[in-house]
Amino acid sequence: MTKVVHKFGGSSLSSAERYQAVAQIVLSHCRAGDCVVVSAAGKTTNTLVKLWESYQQDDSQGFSDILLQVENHQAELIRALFESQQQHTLLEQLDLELQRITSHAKQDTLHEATLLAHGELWSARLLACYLSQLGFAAEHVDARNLFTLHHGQLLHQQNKQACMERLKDTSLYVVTGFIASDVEKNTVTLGRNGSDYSATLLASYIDADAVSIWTDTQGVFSTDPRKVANAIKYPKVCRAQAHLLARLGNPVLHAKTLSPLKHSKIKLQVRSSFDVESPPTEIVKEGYSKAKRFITTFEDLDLVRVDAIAPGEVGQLSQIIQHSIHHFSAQGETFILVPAQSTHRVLKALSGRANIVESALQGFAVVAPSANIAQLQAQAAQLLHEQNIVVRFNHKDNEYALFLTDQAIDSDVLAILHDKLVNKGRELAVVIAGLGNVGEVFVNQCQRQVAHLQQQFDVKVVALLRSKKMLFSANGISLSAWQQQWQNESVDYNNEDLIERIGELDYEHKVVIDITASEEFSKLYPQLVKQDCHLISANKYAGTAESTWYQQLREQLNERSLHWRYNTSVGAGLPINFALADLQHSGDKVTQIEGVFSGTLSWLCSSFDGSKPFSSLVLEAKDMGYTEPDPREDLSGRDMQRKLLILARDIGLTLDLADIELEPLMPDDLAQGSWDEFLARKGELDSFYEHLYQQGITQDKVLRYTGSLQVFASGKAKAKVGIAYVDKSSAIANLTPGDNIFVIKSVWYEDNPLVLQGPGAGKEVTAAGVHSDLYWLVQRLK
Ligand SMILES: Nc1ncnc2c1ncn2[C@@H]1O[C@H](COP(=O)(O)OP(=O)(O)O)[C@@H](O)[C@H]1O
Ligand SMILES: N[C@@H](CC(=O)OP(=O)(O)O)C(=O)O
Repeated sequence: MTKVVHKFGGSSLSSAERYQAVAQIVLSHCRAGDCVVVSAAGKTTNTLVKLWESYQQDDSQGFSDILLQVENHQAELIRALFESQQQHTLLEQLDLELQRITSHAKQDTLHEATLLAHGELWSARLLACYLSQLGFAAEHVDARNLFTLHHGQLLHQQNKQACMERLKDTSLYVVTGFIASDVEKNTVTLGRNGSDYSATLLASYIDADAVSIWTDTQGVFSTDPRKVANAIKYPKVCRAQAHLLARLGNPVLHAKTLSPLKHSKIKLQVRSSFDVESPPTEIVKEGYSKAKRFITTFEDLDLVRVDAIAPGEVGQLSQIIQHSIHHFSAQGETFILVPAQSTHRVLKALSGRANIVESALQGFAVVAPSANIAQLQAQAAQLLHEQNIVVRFNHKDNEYALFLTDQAIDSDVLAILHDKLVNKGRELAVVIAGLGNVGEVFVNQCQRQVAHLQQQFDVKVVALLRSKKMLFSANGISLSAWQQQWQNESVDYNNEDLIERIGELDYEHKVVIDITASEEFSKLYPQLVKQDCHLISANKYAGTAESTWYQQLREQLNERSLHWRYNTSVGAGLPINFALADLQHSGDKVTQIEGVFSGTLSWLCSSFDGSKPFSSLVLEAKDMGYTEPDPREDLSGRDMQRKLLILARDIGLTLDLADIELEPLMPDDLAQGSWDEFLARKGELDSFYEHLYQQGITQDKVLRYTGSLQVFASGKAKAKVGIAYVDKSSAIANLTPGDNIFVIKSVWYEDNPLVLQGPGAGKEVTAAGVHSDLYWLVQRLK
């Protein structure tokens, strides 16, 4: 049975709602024997640090104000989460503890680590009691009884034994993060952010299989996603880079988190307690992931030169100030970066062996593959110069370049640095589904087009899919020899395999290009989005799916900042979606769209002159690859109905297929049965069409199959696709067979409509339209 340690940081426990959400995660992800490690709720440790400072400064008013703040926060959580009796007991316990803190403060016997420990003790108690209230057997455990340190070193054997004795398989254990004790039973902490370390330590002691660090972002990003909206989420980060980021003070993992996992097979992942479905970032052993680019920022640091530093001394200093300290050597000297508010304590501990070189520094470090560091350092220096940011100190190591500056690196500057230093090295994995008429042409065009895109972005086609077989090569398929590779290496697959393989792709961006006509494949979109895939569809099913499903998909894409392009689902390569988007973004309002949106029906209606039966034209169109795989999808009008729905949704209307009136271009009962049955009855189609055609001649008009959408001032809409008789002189009557025409009226194009006309079907133009979507996507990602 696999055993997992789950760690929930302060950000996951910041309110009663978050406790409830965490409890739901525990209910669905944990079983007896698993452990949950918790940090102090929200910013509780920061508040307790302030409480400690006011105590040290003898600020009794400040002390009681902050203590009241702590009390209110805890009491609020208790009141929101618990029923009467349990609420009463927990409030009483809290009250006793706060009284004890006050009396220690009065007697001058308050102890820093013991005070800070309350945050984690409260969290563990509340979560365990809340889980029990929900009927899940859970116990809270004080990690001071599990983890003992002697002279700052963990007593591993003793700790392992304590864990094995205390933590059985009978219950779920909610263990306090951050805290431990020394051999005299005094409380010590593992340093700020230390609960991640508690979790991996515990995992190593209880021989767990995996550790999940649940936090408020979806994983590890290229930079802080709260500051840079287009930060890249990495599916995999290697341990060395995660460790380096932590040593540089990045909060997403604590500096020592990885050390207990060094010689173990324990898996580590970082995932979001706010978005449980989002795939995590896996922190993997060397060789299992390529080195990536990151930028991590610094705030308010002092640069201190140390004469000579003994092994382990930086760790001891970190322990004293409860914060990680980055150290490095430059020009034969040793430097440490210390949070400014703690510098006096560090200097005191180093008694005369250290001096401040620069103070009140801000800045950032670029972490990247070693081959790129020198170039990135030069580029970063240039960018800072352009932004008028003065560099007070810089340093280059094998895997990072460090810049210490006067001004803070605000979100705007960070976004610029990120765009120029990180985005450049990006990769896009392309999965192409559907190798039919259009798909094959698209793949063949890919060789030239991907080479063109490569100049801006590292684009690799990693998978080609037919309905049952796939060719999957995570490092890229050779586009000049894909048919050969398909012959030799394609394998059977099912949807589960496919989603799993896509989830494992170690690329910054992924796009699935759906050139199938398969409704079943379109139903995979939500799962593909969960794997952080952008989507490009020529397939119309998802765009015309039932509106709740469609809206959910849109929301899912939005939450993950993913793009969905489907330009070729209407009008093949014609830029109709671009035109509509453009009108709306520039403040116009579309009031009417009319036209012929089916290349097939356009070709059939314009080509028919009575010289041969209508059904033989249908078969000709099918042979030319003009129709949907089953031409009845075109003749039924459903294909055009779908296109009109896509256009309607594009201009912001919430319609469903059923809201669009449909008049088919064939007798209703021919829609049923197999294609062969249809062929046997094709004469019925011929007389149906002949009759309509003659009616047109009688009216001195021509028969066309059209769609129309009208939007009224009230916001309501009327939409219809069906047979129409149009004047012989009209643009619609004079279409080149196969062309589409879109006649758009809007507030600005009221009297003289905007007309878009051109080939609305055909392999080459449709494949080119899909390339246009891919190009658009790459421009957005750049
Ligand atoms: N590269 C990064 N990837 C993800 N998060 C980052 C990164 N750099 C900084 N962060 C910040 O780290 C925060 C998570 O750390 P922290 O607040 O300590 O979480 P927790 O309370 O769960 O331990 C995120 O909210 C985010 O703002
Ligand atoms: N509560 C401690 C320990 C910790 O790890 O917290 P978090 O998991 O919220 O970073 C701190 O704030 O430093």
